[in-house]
Amino acid sequence: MKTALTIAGSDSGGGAGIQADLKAFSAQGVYGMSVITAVTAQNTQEVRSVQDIELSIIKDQIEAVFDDIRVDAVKIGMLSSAETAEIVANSLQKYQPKFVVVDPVMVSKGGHHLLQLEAVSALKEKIIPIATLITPNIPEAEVLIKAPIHSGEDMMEACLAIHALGAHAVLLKGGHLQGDPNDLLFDGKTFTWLQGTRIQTKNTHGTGCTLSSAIAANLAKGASLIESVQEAKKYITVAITHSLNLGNGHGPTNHFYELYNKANLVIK
Ligand SMILES: Nc1ncnc2c1ncn2[C@@H]1O[C@H](COP(=O)(O)OP(=O)(O)OP(=O)(O)O)[C@@H](O)[C@H]1O
Ligand SMILES: Cc1ncc(CO)c(N)n1
Repeated sequence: MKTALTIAGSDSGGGAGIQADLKAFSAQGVYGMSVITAVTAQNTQEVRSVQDIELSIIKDQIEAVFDDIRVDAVKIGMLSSAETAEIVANSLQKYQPKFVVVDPVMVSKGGHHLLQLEAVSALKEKIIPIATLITPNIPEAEVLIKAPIHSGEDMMEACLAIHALGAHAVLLKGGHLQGDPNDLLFDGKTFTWLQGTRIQTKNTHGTGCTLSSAIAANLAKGASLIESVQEAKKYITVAITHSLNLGNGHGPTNHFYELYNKANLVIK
């Protein structure tokens, strides 16, 4: 069986972070493992508090997994601090995983900082250069390039600028712009648009985590980058279509695998 490792924060509400990642891995038929960087007390409405995990324990988790188990792909989510970003980058250096999908998580839907502002430079200097693919949403990309993004043309410029920071490929998610949520993939040579259709729902907690984990799972299974991104876009679209009206805020996406397998959706 193929395997994937998520290095991310825990969401007690189960909709985002480590919990979403492991659900997406399973639904894609990949064995999931986790390195927890921070514990958030979180539900569909808010992040109440965050406890960063001690750096030595983060390093130990990474080493415990890699020293014993084959890792076919890594997904990186919430890093919280500059020190955590550094220890993750330094620890991965030793193992050189073939695929590293980075979701540069910065702020929760409710506005809570999941990456400290002073950690952005560590993300740029240490994590982005080891990314096979980075999957920013529009506000995250704006922070990375320090420029506003309003249009498809701006998205193309942003992909070029983020690629220049050292990521091998960039998937810029268009969900935060008006209109249909079209995402743009740049692999260093070619731009590919992934067309979406906006689903009218408030239940979009964990969409970014789900998408990046589904990409990592497909890379682990041996699919090409473009195939992995297309398959993951299909997965997140089905997961949002059938999202769950749980809690009083933004409910979670739905990973129930039968829905996904039955959906006859083609992403162009
Ligand atoms: N309402 C929607 N309908 C359909 N697709 C959507 C919708 N909202 C987001 N998407 C898609 O979901 C994926 C995740 O994008 P999004 O921009 O929501 O990530 P994010 O902001 O990082 O999520 P998170 O809440 O986990 O931080 C993208 O492929 C995006 O196009
Ligand atoms: C732990 C965690 N990671 C990522 C996100 C972004 O959705 C979140 N809300 N919580």
